[in-house]
Amino acid sequence: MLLAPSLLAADFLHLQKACDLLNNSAADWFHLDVMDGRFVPNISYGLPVISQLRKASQKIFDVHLMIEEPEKFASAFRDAGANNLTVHLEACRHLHRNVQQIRDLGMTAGVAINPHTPVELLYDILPDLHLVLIMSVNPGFGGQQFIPHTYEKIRVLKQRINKKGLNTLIEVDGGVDLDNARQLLDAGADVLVAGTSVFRAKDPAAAIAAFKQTGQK
Ligand SMILES: O=C(CO)[C@H](O)[C@H](O)COP(=O)(O)O
Ligand SMILES: [Fe+2]
Repeated sequence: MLLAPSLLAADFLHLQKACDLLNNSAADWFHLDVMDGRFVPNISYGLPVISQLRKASQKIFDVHLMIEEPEKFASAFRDAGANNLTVHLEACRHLHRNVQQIRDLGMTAGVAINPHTPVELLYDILPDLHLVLIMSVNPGFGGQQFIPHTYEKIRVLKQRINKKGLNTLIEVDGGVDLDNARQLLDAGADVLVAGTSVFRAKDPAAAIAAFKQTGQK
């Protein structure tokens, strides 16, 4: 199991501290949420912040673009330090072209789907993807409640990935915590994104350790 803490829930006044926490922990990836106020009704942070974070960590930067027309910014996010770039199916008119662009730029590609989007829409593009990000809340905000239908989506997608002999990862994002982590992994999730349940925990380092331990059971 891979753990990708989301910096959306970190203290933005002390991002160096958040980087130190993740660097000195068993967290696998930095999950970085970029919002444009158009695709989602919120604006988070963008290129200059990610460039600065890049100087503070060697870990994989998993950038979740919640933006319209992501093709306009793919190379800029690569230059800022993204290793994996995930775009939303609902924000792409030519998804295959956008995924090819990301891979041609030397990054791995992910596609995210909103809670209402069926996983079947991804079947034809799975071989090109490093990961599928299944949103388990409506994108735009941290700290929302997990949507239980996600389990079924993970199970169906996992079956398809296995049937085709692919190694595409399934990442789950939104409302993930220590109470649902085990069930998500049992359903077939490979990567758990955790914002609130890591950075707003009483002891974030202990929360990361507990997630990783849950992944070993
Ligand atoms: O993509 C996101 C929101 O759109 C975030 O990654 C997600 O919400 C993580 O935060 P939390 O764990 O607090 O739900
Ligand atoms: Fe995210």
